[in-house]
Amino acid sequence: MIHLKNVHKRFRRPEGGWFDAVRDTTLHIKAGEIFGLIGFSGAGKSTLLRLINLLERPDHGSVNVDGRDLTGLSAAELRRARQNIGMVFQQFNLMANRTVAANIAFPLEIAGWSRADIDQRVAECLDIVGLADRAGHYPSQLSGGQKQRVGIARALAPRPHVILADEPTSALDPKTTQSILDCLQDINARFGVTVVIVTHEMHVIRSICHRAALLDAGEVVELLQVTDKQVAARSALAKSLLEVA
Ligand SMILES: Nc1ncnc2c1ncn2[C@@H]1O[C@H](COP(=O)(O)OP(=O)(O)OP(=O)(O)O)[C@@H](O)[C@H]1O
Repeated sequence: MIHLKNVHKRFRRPEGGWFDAVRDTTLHIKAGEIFGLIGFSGAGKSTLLRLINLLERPDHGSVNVDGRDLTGLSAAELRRARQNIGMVFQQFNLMANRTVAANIAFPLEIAGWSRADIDQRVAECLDIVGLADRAGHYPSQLSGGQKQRVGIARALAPRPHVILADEPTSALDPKTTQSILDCLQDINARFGVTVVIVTHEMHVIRSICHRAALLDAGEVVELLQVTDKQVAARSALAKSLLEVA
């Protein structure tokens, strides 16, 4: 479903020179997987995630999602391709002046859906994330967990094949974290959506991921398999992350 081939991303340092955030990385994520990107702060997890929908454009390498090489698309083609790739953010990124329903409707309005289709799809998505009774509320009237459910519903609304989640539970308490992970797992199981999730917590990997890539200094240093909520780890780095989990 997602094929990153030799992708490389460097940023200019404020003090001058360059910093390689992702180094010549190759990664294949299968359709229907929940795939984790784990590592310590600064390892390059968010940059790698943002390379998948070209929020960051690689300096070199190719990004293929659902059979399309995104790096070769025009701006208009890329906008359309991104409707197939929903994104969920750590800080929710909801629009404060829009109701819950209007936040979820937003990507559908951009994509030119009819009002009737939008209303129907928003109702479906509210139902999927368990917020049918909050349609008319504003983000400020919601708990953190509810805000993230709105973020997930908004990502799901255009019926994407892929959802990218950047530390979706880092701003939440442990109980709410589990309910959001359950929500993502439910969406993966019911609709077959491929989920890529960035985290620095091994319990997130153990809880919902099928596989994960361990990143260090911009490189994938180990591919982790998860079976029966156990993570098989070889490297000392992975073991140290398991210890703090
Ligand atoms: N737009 C940018 N400009 C300059 N440097 C950047 C930019 N984005 C990321 N970086 C740097 O690239 C490195 C990797 O950042 P990234 O956010 O991908 O890491 P991460 O593993 O997700 O870390 P964290 O868990 O702290 O979010 C960091 O050193 C970061 O400061």
